Amino acid sequence: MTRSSIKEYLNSNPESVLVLDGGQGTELENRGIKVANPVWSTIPFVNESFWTDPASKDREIVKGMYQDFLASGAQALMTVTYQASFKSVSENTRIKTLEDYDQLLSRIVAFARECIGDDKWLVGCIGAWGAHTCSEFTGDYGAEPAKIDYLAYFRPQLSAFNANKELDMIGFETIPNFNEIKAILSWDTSVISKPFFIGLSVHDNGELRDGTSLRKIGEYIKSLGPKLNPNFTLLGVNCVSFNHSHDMVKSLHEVLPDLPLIAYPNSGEVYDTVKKVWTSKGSQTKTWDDIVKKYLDNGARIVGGCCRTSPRDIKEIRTAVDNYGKQ
Ligand SMILES: C[S+](C)CC[C@H](N)C(=O)O
Ligand SMILES: N[C@@H](CCS)C(=O)O
Ligand SMILES: [Zn+2]
Repeated sequence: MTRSSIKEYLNSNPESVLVLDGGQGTELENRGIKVANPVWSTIPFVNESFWTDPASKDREIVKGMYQDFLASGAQALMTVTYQASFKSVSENTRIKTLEDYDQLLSRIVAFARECIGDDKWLVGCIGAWGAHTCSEFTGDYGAEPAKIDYLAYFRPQLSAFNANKELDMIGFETIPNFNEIKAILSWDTSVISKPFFIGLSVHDNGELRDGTSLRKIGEYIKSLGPKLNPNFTLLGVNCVSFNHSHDMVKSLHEVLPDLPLIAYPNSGEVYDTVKKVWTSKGSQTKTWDDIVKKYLDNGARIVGGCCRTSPRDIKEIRTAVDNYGKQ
């Protein structure tokens, strides 16, 4: 293994910025995999033929996606497990037991590692609790969001990822609700034993989807002081609107100037949760060059793309990071 710990790398190279991959589910969709289903982009792996058929088309598609993100300059790549919680998988696929679920996740991680090689960082992707109810873009977690048992929901996926040596980091993605953030940040190293980040799902107006201000979230994190899990490595935004994302990063940097940030917006299109398709809305008013510069001016240490961003976007991000980052 040639890579170092991603947390140590970020700490000991304070000027350097890493490039993440792009929107995996939508990229697989572009390449012919139908992801509009309850486990979203994890669907190809659920089919046993993915693992047993040497001529599996889906295998070639997933491999091709990783190869193209790598060729674009990504240094950190994610597992295709956004909607692969035990609840989503066991309620919607033939995989019903924890034993079979663990096997599924370890196969997915091993496959991703094989695709990206030993020198790149691999992030275990965990979508929001709201991913399984499709409320990650509204933050609407029902009448009593504080009473949801987030740990019970996340624990099977977290335990599998904690134990997997191929994973360098865990990424909680598209988190839209303040109660969920507080729950994740209350877990100590026995629950999250690897470096992790939290990607927030933020409305175009700059508030978390549930209406909480980013300042309030920042102040909350500061108030935790030494109680904060030392594995908490980055905070940021993901799957937020391209045009507004730099303002969100700026708000987080203002309240948490010393915390490394992560930013990977979507293309700016909007997700229709009923039809499960992306609808084009408005156009990008800025270029990746513009917004990456703004991210870097505001504490971003990992930059990439989320839904509907492609290897071409990652190439533009790579160029901008090379232009503005101090390697
Ligand atoms: C667009 S993906 C990030 C999310 C998909 C959504 N949770 C769904 O189940 O349709
Ligand atoms: N990381 C996921 C989407 C999160 S919104 C993916 O790339 O499909
Ligand atoms: Zn996304």
